[in-house]
Amino acid sequence: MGRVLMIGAGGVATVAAFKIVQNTDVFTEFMIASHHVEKCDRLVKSIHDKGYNVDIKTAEVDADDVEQLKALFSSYQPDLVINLALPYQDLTIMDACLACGCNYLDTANYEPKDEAHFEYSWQWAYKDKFEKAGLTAILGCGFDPGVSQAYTAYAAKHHFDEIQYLDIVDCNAGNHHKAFATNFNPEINIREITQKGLYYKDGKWIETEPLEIHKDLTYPNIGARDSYLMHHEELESLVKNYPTIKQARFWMTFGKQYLTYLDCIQNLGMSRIDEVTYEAPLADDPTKTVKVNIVPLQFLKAVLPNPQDLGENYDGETSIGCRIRGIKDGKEHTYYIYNNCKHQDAFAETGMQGVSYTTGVPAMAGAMMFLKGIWKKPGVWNVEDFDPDPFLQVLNEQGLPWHEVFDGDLEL
Ligand SMILES: NC(=O)c1ccc[n+]([C@@H]2O[C@H](COP(=O)([O-])OP(=O)(O)OC[C@H]3O[C@@H](n4cnc5c(N)ncnc54)[C@H](O)[C@@H]3O)[C@@H](O)[C@H]2O)c1
Ligand SMILES: N[C@@H](CCCCN[C@@H](CCC(=O)O)C(=O)O)C(=O)O
Repeated sequence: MGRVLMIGAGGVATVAAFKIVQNTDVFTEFMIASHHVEKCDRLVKSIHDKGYNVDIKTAEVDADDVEQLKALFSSYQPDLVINLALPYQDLTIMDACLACGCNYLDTANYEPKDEAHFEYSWQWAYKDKFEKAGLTAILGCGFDPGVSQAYTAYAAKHHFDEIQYLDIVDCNAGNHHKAFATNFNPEINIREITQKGLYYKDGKWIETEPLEIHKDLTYPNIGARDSYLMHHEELESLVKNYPTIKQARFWMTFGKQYLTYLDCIQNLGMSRIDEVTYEAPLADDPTKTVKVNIVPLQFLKAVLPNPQDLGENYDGETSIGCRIRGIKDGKEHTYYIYNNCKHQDAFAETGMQGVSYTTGVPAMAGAMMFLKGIWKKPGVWNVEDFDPDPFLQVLNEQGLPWHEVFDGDLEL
């Protein structure tokens, strides 16, 4: 049905690749390209070792370089490019897609490398260009962003005339038995959670200090967990698309140990994203030194556990969902829609932990929606701009079943 080129071979890409090869009726041709082709080849080997006998091409590309991307896209001619590299590469990959007539999907919005700041304006600015080229770009099709918006769209379509209060709640109650580790790319993750908090209330954005507001929330099959108000990118598009929303917030759980380490990392300057000069010994003559510029957070990434290696000893589960209050037929109702994902189930299927799994499966499902022509319209779109029903059905069938609670206590 379609030829797909996936960029990236990390944790999320590994899960998406496993799901793609389980659906070869839709994904008829498949290439994986990344910074280092050996990493792509290792991923293909792990897929073949699990018994999936699928032909997968691999290639090396620096996704920061539009010319390299254009050369690759022109030779492979994919129908869809799935960007599972880092948010820094979103715009270069979108530029190459426009130049070569390819459609586009990602899971995280663009961030400039030198500024830990995320908002959709950079990618929304491509809307006219994609529209004129007759190409579709689907933004933020992971879990959150991604499924969180499909859940909201599903609530709006089936259960509410008016959504008024939206809380996206993201709990990882897993234990990887490491002192400190992040569950996806450490650089991107630490940039995200050390930013100021932001939420929407009565038409205004309200800023908080990082992780300033928190409260216990109860998660299904898990129990109470301290949950911290953070800024998360999908709030930006959701309040635009559902103007009846009076308040929209995002909450993520963090354990005490995690926060203690995070504090130390920040106080030691290891979360800095500016360059510092370091006098490094020369590899072939350690008596001599050379001045090198390093970014502390990038160095920290090099010494932290690789999120792709956490799966084996990971127990517990994630629980991510939307808690919504609004009006249906003149009466106030509450609604909670969520998925729980066990780290060990994700590991058994893909060798990755639950956070990679909950992101990689929706990326595949969104790509499937595009290739089937269900989510295909020229322009640049967020997930809630499309029909949520077929997408949520695919998630049910592909390892991320969802559950609903009607008129329960939202705690919020
Ligand atoms: N929406 C969500 O729910 C959600 C959740 C978690 C992660 N994410 C996003 O998923 C993406 C992947 O996360 P991950 O944990 O797999 O990261 P990762 O670091 O494990 O993998 C990133 C991959 O991109 C490749 N890459 C990096 N720079 C490149 C370049 N210039 N050219 C080519 N390839 C390059 C790396 O080699 C690596 O294979 C990130 O953008 C992250 O923000 C989204
Ligand atoms: N889906 C999330 C994934 C991050 C989970 C963050 N929670 C922390 C909590 C760690 C702890 O408390 O031990 C994590 O790294 O899992 C996203 O959108 O970013």
